[in-house]
Amino acid sequence: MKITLIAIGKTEDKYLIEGMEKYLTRLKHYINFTLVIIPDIKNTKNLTQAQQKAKEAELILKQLSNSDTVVLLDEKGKKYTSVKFADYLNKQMVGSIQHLVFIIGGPYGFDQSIYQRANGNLSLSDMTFSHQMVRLFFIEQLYRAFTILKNEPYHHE
Ligand SMILES: C[S@@+](CC[C@H](N)C(=O)[O-])C[C@H]1O[C@@H](n2cnc3c(N)ncnc32)[C@H](O)[C@@H]1O
Repeated sequence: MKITLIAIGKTEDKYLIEGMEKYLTRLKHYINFTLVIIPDIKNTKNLTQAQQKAKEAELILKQLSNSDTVVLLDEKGKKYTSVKFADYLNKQMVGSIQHLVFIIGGPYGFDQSIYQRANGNLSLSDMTFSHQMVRLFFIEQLYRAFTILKNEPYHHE
């Protein structure tokens, strides 16, 4: 199985870039993982939030194949403990899933077309994080999940 994370907009904040690099380097020892950054939509001042989400959705949908299993990062989504999330990933790996794609929405969330395409959703918290921060938190949780599956001493309950 391979995992892709799709996010919108290049990260400019150094602290996020450094954090992501740290966990991406670690994660690559466990899984074929790709981070796809969709460029920010230009001239958003002339767009409504709905129009911006629709444009982001077009770009997101272009990245997906019919056979992909798509999970949206969404604060209203399903909540897991880190151990349960590790179990979830393990089930996907031993099942027939070839490509698991997680998607982080843009600054205003997802267009309806993305909700319609999704196979599942995942909440990291009831709180709302910035679309930039979520990528770091999620990559750390993915790394944590693989250390749990390998029984490595990173996660402490
Ligand atoms: C600033 S939030 C958008 C909030 C927007 N009000 C909405 O309804 O989705 C940007 C993106 O970050 C992600 N996100 C933010 N907080 C999250 C959380 N607690 N759990 C999972 N994803 C989250 C989601 O993908 C969301 O689309």
